[in-house]
Amino acid sequence: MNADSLNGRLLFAIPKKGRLHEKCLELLAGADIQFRRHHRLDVCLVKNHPIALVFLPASDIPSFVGKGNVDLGITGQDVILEAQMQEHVTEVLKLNFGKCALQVQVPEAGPVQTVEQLAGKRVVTSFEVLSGKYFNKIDDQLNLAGEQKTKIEYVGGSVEAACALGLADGIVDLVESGDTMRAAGLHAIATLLQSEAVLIKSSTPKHQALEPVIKLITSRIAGVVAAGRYVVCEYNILRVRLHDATTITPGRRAPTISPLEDEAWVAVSSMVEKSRVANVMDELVKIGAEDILIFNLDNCRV
Ligand SMILES: Nc1ncnc2c1ncn2[C@@H]1O[C@H](COP(=O)(O)OP(=O)(O)OP(=O)(O)O)[C@@H](O)[C@H]1O
Ligand SMILES: O=P(O)(O)OC[C@H]1O[C@H](OP(=O)(O)OP(=O)(O)O)[C@H](O)[C@@H]1O
Repeated sequence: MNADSLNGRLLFAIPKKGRLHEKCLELLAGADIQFRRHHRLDVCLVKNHPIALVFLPASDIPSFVGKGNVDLGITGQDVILEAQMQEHVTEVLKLNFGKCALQVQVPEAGPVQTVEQLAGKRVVTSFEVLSGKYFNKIDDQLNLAGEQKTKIEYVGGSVEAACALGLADGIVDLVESGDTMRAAGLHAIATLLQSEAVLIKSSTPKHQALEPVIKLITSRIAGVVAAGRYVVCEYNILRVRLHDATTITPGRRAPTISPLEDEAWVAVSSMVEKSRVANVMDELVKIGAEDILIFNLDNCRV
């Protein structure tokens, strides 16, 4: 492959490893973006679209997109803010994975239990920009200046080990399940931000001609994301209870209602958010719904 083979192609940055990588590959497959990545090659051509995929560290993607070196990318909201690229990239779509919180953590049984007590001490993190801004504010509130200010130290990984190793009094790190934090004997005392994976594009795109490809890819990815968020719920209900039923399952626009051979009954079909489905089924049973079926979606456009 040479630079010419990339001409006219949309460059789409994908995390090359780590927490977001597998999910991104699933999204690409769901959106029928076909490619074969050769061993160790970080750029590959998409077979069925004028796109080249560029595999990069998640933390580098905000600046590549923000500076217009690539046109589209997937990364975490946390690393966009850490790279200070929020003004230079446009969030096109939230992707409903990579959800985590950036939190201040301290040893559970230690002397430091509030951020005010931690201020002025040593904090280890991979997010030195965001942690620096956060503790600067606290230092200012507490009138800490010069040598008294919080010492922020960068490490590239395994942040949670820093307190046990005697390198830090507290850390700032990502938390999802909390397993890593608890295993290290830490607990959270403050949250800097919540984050999830997002599709981003440059706020000042260099290639306007690629806008239709960006639109197409966005719409396909949005379909895959929505399919993961919703299920289809179908059930039978007495016609006289239809009003109650459609209050429970209003659907996105409106539920589909079909007559049954038995005129006293109707069948209802409606999209329901996955996270609500157990409650919705309980409510439907209470009003006498029968034959309640839930179907997963492979893909959709809604
Ligand atoms: N435990 C987690 N649960 C959900 N999402 C996470 C989690 N940890 C990280 N993320 C998200 O994935 C992104 C990449 O984190 P990860 O730890 O996989 O980085 P990495 O690829 O190993 O690091 P780098 O590429 O910077 O060397 C984070 O910026 C965050 O948005
Ligand atoms: O709350 P949890 O579900 O335990 O997830 C949190 C962990 O996930 C991330 O690290 P990751 O495992 O991706 O590896 P890293 O430390 O090498 O970045 C993060 O830095 C935490 O260590």
